[in-house]
Amino acid sequence: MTDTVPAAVAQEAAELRIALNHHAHQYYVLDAPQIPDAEYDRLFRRLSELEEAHPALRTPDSPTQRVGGAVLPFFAKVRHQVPMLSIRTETDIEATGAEAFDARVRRELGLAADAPAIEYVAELKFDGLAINLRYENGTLVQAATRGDGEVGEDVTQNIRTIGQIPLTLPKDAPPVLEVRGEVYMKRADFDRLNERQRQKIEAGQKNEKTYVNPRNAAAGAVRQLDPAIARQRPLSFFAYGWGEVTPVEQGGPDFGTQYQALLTLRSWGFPVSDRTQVCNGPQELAEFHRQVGALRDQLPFDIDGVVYKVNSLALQRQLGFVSREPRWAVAHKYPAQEQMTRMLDIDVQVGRTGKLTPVARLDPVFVGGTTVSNATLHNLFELRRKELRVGDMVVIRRAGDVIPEVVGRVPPAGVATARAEGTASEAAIDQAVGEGESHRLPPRDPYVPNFRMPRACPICGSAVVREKGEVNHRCSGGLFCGAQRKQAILHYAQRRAVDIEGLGEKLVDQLVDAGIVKTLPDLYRIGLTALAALDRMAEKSAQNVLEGLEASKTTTLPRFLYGLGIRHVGETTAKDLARHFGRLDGIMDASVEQLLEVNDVGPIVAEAIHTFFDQPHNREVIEQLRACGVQWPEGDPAPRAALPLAGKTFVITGTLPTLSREDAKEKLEAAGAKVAGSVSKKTHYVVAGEAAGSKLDKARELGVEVLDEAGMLALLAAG
Ligand SMILES: NC(=O)c1ccc[n+]([C@@H]2O[C@H](COP(=O)([O-])OP(=O)(O)OC[C@H]3O[C@@H](n4cnc5c(N)ncnc54)[C@H](O)[C@@H]3O)[C@@H](O)[C@H]2O)c1
Ligand SMILES: [Zn+2]
Repeated sequence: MTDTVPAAVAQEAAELRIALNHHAHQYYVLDAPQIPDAEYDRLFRRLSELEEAHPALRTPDSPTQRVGGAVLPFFAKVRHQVPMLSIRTETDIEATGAEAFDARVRRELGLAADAPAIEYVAELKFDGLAINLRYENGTLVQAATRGDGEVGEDVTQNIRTIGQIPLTLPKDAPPVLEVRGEVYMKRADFDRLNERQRQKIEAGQKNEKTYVNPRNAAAGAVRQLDPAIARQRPLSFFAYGWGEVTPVEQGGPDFGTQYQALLTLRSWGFPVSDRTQVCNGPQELAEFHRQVGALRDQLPFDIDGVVYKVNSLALQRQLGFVSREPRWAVAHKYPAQEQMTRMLDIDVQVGRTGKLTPVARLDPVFVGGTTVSNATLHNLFELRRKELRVGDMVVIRRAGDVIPEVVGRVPPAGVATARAEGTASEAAIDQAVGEGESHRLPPRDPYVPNFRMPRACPICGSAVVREKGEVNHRCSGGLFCGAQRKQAILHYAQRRAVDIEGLGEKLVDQLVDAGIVKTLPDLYRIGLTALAALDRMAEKSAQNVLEGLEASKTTTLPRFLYGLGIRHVGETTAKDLARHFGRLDGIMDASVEQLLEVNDVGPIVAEAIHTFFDQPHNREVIEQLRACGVQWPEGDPAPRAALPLAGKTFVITGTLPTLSREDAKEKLEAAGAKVAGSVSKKTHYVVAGEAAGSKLDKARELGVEVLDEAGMLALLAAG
């Protein structure tokens, strides 16, 4: 056949090669993938198809002919004694993957149709980073990445920090042993790490980033220049194979089968997955695939498929290798946990506690085994940090039982092709590796966001607020907001609030779901018939609930205040507020400045209280509650101005000789003083006892008057 490849096909193949080289570089070398694996696999398959149809296109440097990527210049190179290969991916067709593999193996071994079933080992395909661990005379001497399969990177220092990897082996281990396996990160560890990273970013550490997925985080940690950072990353390990081993003739082990080898590795201290299983013939393999698929979400780590291997090592040798993969093993994958799709819009959801979450509305996409049309964007800061815009192509991740999330954006089509083939600049590599982090994409320049957090709650129209130093936006209409209904009622009804006996979570669910109760006052309007008509509600218990409701109408101001569920207003603050203002109206109409005069009320709390009572809906609900007969004894505002220490702020620090801190605080407060937790320019006196620390230093620094206990008592007596 003459190789006249149509120009259009040659062009497509050339573009695919450039794109694949670019993405392989991003993924293998920089640990900064820009597209989901599924997309990479699609491009890869397309190129394979073209090469299949037109062998002249199959150049030796084609991505289909190579393993992995180049090694980074910062690491010492390690030439593998036995190459580290890839694994062929069997057809995606669920039911036939195992059969297709078995048929191929039998054909290649020249087996007759009636020959007995072949024995296989089925393993999980861990989604992490392949590592070769070399032991000499029982000691770990070198750990290397796969690199391009022939030459990897020396990452011994970082690997040593992984607790699950033995540094020394028992006496029966051979003099030379290379163990191969996967370094990975558990999902929970990954979530914690990302949570920590998010906090660092929120705290203003500009160089920190979150990771796109556990594989990426694990690879970034292993290929980290600073072992101290690698040490902080919680990594795990599973062994699944081996490289160079002292030959049997020289006293090395005779594994015989893949399964026996894994058991032996386990006996030497290497973690081997419990799920590894010997299977006879393709049906058992398919059954394994099905079973593991069903529990995939419950596994504590990501897998992207299962691996089938011929169990007999003699047969493995007979089958041998093709260019980049063994003939005796195959990967049978599961639906990808990351896919790309378009973000059509951004909605805002309000949670039970009033938190607003931006949620991406997506062009529906099949990911992690289900069709997903919404994915969380976490909060406004995450969205901005990822430089997302409505209309972008984005990567969606859905793994485990976690709600789907948008992990990042995808470069516009053609970007990869437009860029120089495969190699980012040294500077870009430096940056990516030096930070040990993932950059999915170069920054948008300029980034103009096209989404804003709404100023009014999309559910109830109340003001949306964000406290200083907080990443989350919240609805301030706690008493009225439909999203917060259940939470608000439960909070109001609890024993420490107005205490409605018999009104528990189940009943609240029923009442709200049935539309009987929308806001708190509706509670006092429930009739016996409606209540008794509810599922599993006998007339007697309905009667009890009504009595509980009636009894709750007579309460106290602190309980009522606490029951309103104002952010930051716990029982103590509610008591302080009640004592200070005496009447609810005083609190409702207080300015931020007036609220700040209350004991222990700082700017954030004062702001929260003020905003809450500023919402007309909240006030309406309170009015209605009063109209329903909810009442409490009201007092007079504490006559603060008349008290000797009114307007004075104290801080108590250290151990006082006779008074407990609580006692001292009470005495001061009774005299009208405010007792604060930290020293500032606004502090009038610091009362210092034994072992007073930084607060005393601060007082001296600011020139605040310092008293001992006797001095404080004298001041009180003088008043
Ligand atoms: N997103 C991107 O831009 C991008 C770019 C390049 C590659 N990739 C992804 O990388 C993968 C291809 O990489 P590959 O060539 O390393 O193949 P592979 O990851 O599909 O298979 C080989 C690897 O599987 C791992 N493995 C896990 N469990 C194993 C087990 N029980 N036995 C043996 N090996 C096991 C080993 O690390 C081994 O190196 C694809 O999933 C591809 O999508 C993605
Ligand atoms: Zn609301």
